[in-house]
Amino acid sequence: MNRNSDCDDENTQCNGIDDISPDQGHTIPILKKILDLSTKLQDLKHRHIALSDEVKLTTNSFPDPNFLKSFQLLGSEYELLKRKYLHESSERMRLYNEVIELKGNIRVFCRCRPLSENEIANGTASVINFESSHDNELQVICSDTSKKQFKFDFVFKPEDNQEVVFAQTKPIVTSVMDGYNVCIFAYGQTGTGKTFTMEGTPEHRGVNYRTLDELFRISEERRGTMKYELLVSMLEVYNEKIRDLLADSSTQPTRKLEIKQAVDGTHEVPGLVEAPVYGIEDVWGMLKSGNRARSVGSTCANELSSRSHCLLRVTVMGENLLSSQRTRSHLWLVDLAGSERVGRTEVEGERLKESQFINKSLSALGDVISALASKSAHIPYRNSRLTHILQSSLGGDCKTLMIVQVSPSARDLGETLCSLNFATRVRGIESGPARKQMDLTELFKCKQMVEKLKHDDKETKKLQDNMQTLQLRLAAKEHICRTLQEKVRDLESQIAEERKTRLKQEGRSLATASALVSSKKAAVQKAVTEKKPPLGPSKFRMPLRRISNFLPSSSPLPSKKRVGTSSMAPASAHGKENIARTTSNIEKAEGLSRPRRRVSIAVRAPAPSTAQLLQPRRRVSIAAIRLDTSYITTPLRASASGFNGGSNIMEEPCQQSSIRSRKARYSRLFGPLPELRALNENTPIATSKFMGSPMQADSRVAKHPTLVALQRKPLLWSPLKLRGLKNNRRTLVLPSRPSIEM
Ligand SMILES: Nc1ncnc2c1ncn2[C@@H]1O[C@H](COP(=O)(O)OP(=O)(O)OP(=O)(O)O)[C@@H](O)[C@H]1O
Repeated sequence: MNRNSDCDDENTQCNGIDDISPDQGHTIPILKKILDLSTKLQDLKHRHIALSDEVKLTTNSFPDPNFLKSFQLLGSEYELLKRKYLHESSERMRLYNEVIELKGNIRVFCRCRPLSENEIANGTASVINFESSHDNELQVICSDTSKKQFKFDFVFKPEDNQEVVFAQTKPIVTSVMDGYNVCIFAYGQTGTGKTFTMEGTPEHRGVNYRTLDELFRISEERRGTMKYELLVSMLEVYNEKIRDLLADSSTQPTRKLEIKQAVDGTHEVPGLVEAPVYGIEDVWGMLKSGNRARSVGSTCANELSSRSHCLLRVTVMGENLLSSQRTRSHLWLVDLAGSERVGRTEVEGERLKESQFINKSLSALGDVISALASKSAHIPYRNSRLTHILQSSLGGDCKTLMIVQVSPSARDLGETLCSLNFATRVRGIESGPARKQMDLTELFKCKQMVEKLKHDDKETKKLQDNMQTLQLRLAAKEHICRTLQEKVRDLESQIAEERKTRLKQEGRSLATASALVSSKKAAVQKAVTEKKPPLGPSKFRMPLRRISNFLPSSSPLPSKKRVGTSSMAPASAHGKENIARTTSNIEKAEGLSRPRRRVSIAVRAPAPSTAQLLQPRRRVSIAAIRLDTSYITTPLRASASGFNGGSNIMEEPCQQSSIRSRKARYSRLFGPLPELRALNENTPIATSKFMGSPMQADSRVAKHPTLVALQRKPLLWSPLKLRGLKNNRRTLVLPSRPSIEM
């Protein structure tokens, strides 16, 4: 369509050129073209919008429910397959281990090196026949007539290269990735290719390098389900001493290393360098530096003879990402020093000493193998450093592979036979099933953590219990506190009420008393004015002649009430005692001296004058109490009876008759007049008011009213004063100012 329109445009253009003038012929077609192009642009814009809408619709319709469903199904299928894969791989591992166990956890391979150039040049014949090697057998031609047959788990011919050797070794070494301890050691006469098999050369890498390469490959392969960490250590046992081959001897002195048994039962060498490796490049560099540090020397059998046992240890720490199961296993790759006949190798001096140590340790290894083979109760692992360090990886629950190296040379026949016999013994060992090595360090840590958690839980529970108890106690105390506060508030309001009431009562009492006093005064004044002259000064005072009682018939506070009030004195021990004593004494005195009397005496002065008449008249209150004479203490006998004051009057009973007679005399002298007696009998006065007076004891004795009046010690009766007494914790009976009113 566009093409047509373009053609149309072109036609139009052609036509236009024909119709218009030469001046307009350039402008109009261009304008037309611009218009056409604008229209086309508009069309294109519309189409773009339409297409964009279409695309939008497609994008929005992308999360189709069916698609989502299928996506979810695929996800669940993936999970299922993953689980199945894990199950299958674990099953494969189990079956694989079963096969290894059926084959025997201690396996023996035999490898024969090729004849060296020198041997070939010397025309040395091979004494080993490999015709039946396909059956893992070899024949040693001892002589023309005798051949000795040996059978191993695998026999490598001289032409078998390193790859073939590792292909057979690989299934065992890779068990370390499944958590099994593995030990591979090369054993044989010196110069038979042990180092060549284990270490190899850069061109012909040995078991060590290939094993680590394989471990890294497996680690990468199991990346989704397992997480591995590889640590490498390298040490040598030289003359029964352990030497760290990875330690930097240039910066730090060579440390003496010892074998220790760890908590989890494994044998460790504390202080040994454990270098983490993350790739084969790291391993190769490490192996090279370790091998450089190794003790080597030249013997007539081998130019670069290993004079020590070299041990490469690979620690594999695995964690199953699905089950979180952790494993920690060791792979020992051991290149033993060569067994040699001292006489034959013609060594002496330091080399001889080295050879003796080497032979001794190899002999110890032979003893351990023999003990394991014969299932002896005691395995002499500790007879040498070599067997001691390999204790966890030799026999028992680990996988062991021995590669016995032999020489095909007729000159080495004797050593070859020795090595093959030894290897045969090793192969005869029936070990139990290998056991997966769980990471016991982690387990131990977990156990410790569990124990700590349990302990912490207990402590937390205890603390929680304590806290709850304390909270309960606190709540109870708060409750008590609130109750007490409420009580205090109630008591305060009660006290305030009582105070008000008392003030009112006091006010009323005072009013009553003042009214009485004023009326009494008026009466007395009247009586005195009518009958008696006013009292003169004391020195001119005449003896009393007449006594009149102007006290009201009833006291504002009855005596019983006052006694009761006194019992409300403060409850101190001393106060209580005093009050009790006083009360009992008062009761006793009341019983003896009833009726109580109070006498008011008005005395007129002897020389009445006009001025004296205007003087205030004096009133004297006299108390006469009938008391048991035995309780009386007079001033005269106060010293004899230990008189100390009013409060002690009744404490010492008077028992002596002489004192009684004196008392009778005093009674006659100071006894009240007969007319006063009559008055006293009708005057109800509180006995307690006069308690403590030395003359109050007996009404019969109180003969002299003036003396009685002067020695009277009145009691306070005002409620206010009583309250004051109460507050001051004073006894009810108190010596006070004489109530003689002037
Ligand atoms: N399978 C083999 N193929 C080729 N060369 C070999 C093989 N085995 C050993 N050799 C060679 O034999 C020589 C001695 O080998 P090697 O040093 O490994 O013996 P060794 O048992 O470790 O001796 P020593 O116990 O004295 O250390 C080396 O030069 C090595 O290259």
